[in-house]
Amino acid sequence: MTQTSFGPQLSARGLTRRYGPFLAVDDVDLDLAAGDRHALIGPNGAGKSTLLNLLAGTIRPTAGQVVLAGRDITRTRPVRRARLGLSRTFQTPAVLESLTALDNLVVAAWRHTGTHTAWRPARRRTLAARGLHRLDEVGLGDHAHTPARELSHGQRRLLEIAGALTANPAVLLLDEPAAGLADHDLTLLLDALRRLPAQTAVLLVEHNQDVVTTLAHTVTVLHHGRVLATGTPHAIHTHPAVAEVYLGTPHGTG
Ligand SMILES: Nc1ncnc2c1ncn2[C@@H]1O[C@H](COP(=O)(O)OP(=O)(O)OP(=O)(O)O)[C@@H](O)[C@H]1O
Repeated sequence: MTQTSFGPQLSARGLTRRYGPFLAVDDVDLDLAAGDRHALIGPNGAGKSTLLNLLAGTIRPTAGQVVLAGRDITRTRPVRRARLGLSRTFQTPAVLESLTALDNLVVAAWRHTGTHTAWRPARRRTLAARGLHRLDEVGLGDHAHTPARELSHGQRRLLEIAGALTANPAVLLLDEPAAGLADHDLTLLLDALRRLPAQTAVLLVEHNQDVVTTLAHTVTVLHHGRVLATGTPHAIHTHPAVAEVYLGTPHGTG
């Protein structure tokens, strides 16, 4: 299949994940174009994490297809997807505790490129210079030499996002980046999310309404594994069926 650069960076078609008789994700279509800021919301158990994991490749679909820049990656392993331009973060930040923030990024760059030259001095200097730039971008420039275990929960989130960016991903999947953050850490996160590379297509699973309305251009609501609605944050906010799902009552009567 060929695809122009104007086509979607990431597409899901008929994506389905079954656990026994239970459909966690049910026939989902989704398109992400370059520069998109797309939020995936829905009540607990709606299938958001399962969908994100299907896109990232950590779980395999029962049916359906995932296409990255025109290439079918449905059967491609997560590490390979990352090397093809699809990066992700986890709900619990995956950082190496004993390494400094900067060395975490050097390791992330090594994992993304898959070469074994990262520890050669010249190569390491190049990766470290890029890593410093990434840390600045997410607001962690002053913590380059701080061991990850000394970073706050919010700073670890930022470090993980910086790590995901080392691959210069075409698509970035963020799994509840604001979970457990408050006040200062939340402000830092929002600043970092606003500064994400403009061309990167971003899909974030998020419960925090402020983060969704601040960042997203498009919101998709999942319910019982299916797409209930897709639209602008305003359209979703005023969508009767969405209100019914969240409030348990028809819109305007709850
Ligand atoms: N490995 C599994 N085996 C059986 N059922 C599963 C499995 N993983 C997820 N599920 C079920 O699939 C449904 C969707 O789960 P998922 O974690 O994707 O929802 P979610 O929208 O991310 O929820 P939350 O907002 O609470 O994180 C849930 O009912 C969950 O219990």
